[in-house]
Amino acid sequence: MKAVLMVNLGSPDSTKTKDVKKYLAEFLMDERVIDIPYVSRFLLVKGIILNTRPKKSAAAYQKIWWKEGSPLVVISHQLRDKVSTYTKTPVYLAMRYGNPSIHSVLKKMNTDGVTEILLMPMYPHYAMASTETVEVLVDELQKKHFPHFKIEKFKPFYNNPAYIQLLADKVKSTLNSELQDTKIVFSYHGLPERQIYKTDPTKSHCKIDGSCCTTPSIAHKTCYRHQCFETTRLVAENLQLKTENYTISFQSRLGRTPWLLPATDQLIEELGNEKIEKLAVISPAFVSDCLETLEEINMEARQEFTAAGGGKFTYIPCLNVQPAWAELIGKWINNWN
Ligand SMILES: C=CC1=C(C)c2cc3[nH]c(cc4nc(cc5[nH]c(cc1n2)c(C)c5CCC(=O)O)C(CCC(=O)O)=C4C)c(C)c3C=C
Ligand SMILES: [Fe+2]
Ligand SMILES: [Fe+2]
Repeated sequence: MKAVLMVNLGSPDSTKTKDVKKYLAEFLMDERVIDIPYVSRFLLVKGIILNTRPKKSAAAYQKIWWKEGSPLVVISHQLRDKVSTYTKTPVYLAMRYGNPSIHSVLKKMNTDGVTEILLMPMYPHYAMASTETVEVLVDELQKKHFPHFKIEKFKPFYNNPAYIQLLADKVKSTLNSELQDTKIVFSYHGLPERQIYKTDPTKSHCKIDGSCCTTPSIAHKTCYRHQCFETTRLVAENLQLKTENYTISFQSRLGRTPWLLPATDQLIEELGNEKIEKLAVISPAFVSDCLETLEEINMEARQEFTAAGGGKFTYIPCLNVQPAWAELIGKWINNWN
């Protein structure tokens, strides 16, 4: 039997500091998230980050938590249910970190008689810390526990025309008549620069400069920065945005090593200082609203922008459980069958 496995990032089980600590320990000990040698990672994560971050992150989660649970997890379950109304293929959902774990869902799929799986990491853009870590874990689990599974991997959809259209429609329906006089920031989850170099199969193309990401290369198949630029370019083209009316930035930096620039928090403060009258932020790296959008953008960035003297701030929500988005995923699944 064929079935689909949708995978999203995952959240802590609750906003209690101990649950947030457990989740962060699993997340940040992933060698594709903090990609430094094991001993250094262990010392950094267990010795430093987990002493202070869980309390701070728990407070942030408390600000956005819903009565049903984490927005990311709740939305992902609702999306799974909605997608199931557009396809006859059974659709399962797992989280890369936390619950439901990928291993537990693969076990359930096995018990249900599934033999062929379409693996759909719910990330539009390829990164070691997102798509790759899901694929590698699924491969490991398959080899160890489910060698009879046939698994196909759904490719990143950062430039899929129907996905771009949905993002453009979301911008239009949120901004309405203010579209052409609003400055739009496309804010993507950030990455350490070294992860861009690591995923360059040519080992020479990516330079993180002004031109590598717009110069055609096979490296772009796995270049997060290129893929973020492409999503931005395609949405801007679809909406016929003037060059000066949109820009790109990268959020959520952790640690002191160089991350992709410009940083969303600094950029938004600068735009506030410039007294921009209307600013909108969209986060196309996420398909579901989550801590990084609801707290970091819609609360923190909003506050920074207005405190710096900026005018109206609009947050453009993720695609979430929108019927057209569920329908599109359903179409992708039906094309696989
Ligand atoms: C080295 C650290 C991190 C990398 C690299 C990273 C990449 C990355 N993350 C996402 C998606 C999400 N990240 C989220 C939260 C989050 N991310 C990091 C660190 C890195 N992410 C941390 C420490 C946290 C936890 C919260 C915090 O303490 O600030 C989330 C939200 C989860 C939720 O429960 O809502 C998402 C989604 C991607 C797509 C990505 C690589 C491109
Ligand atoms: Fe993250
Ligand atoms: Fe590049």
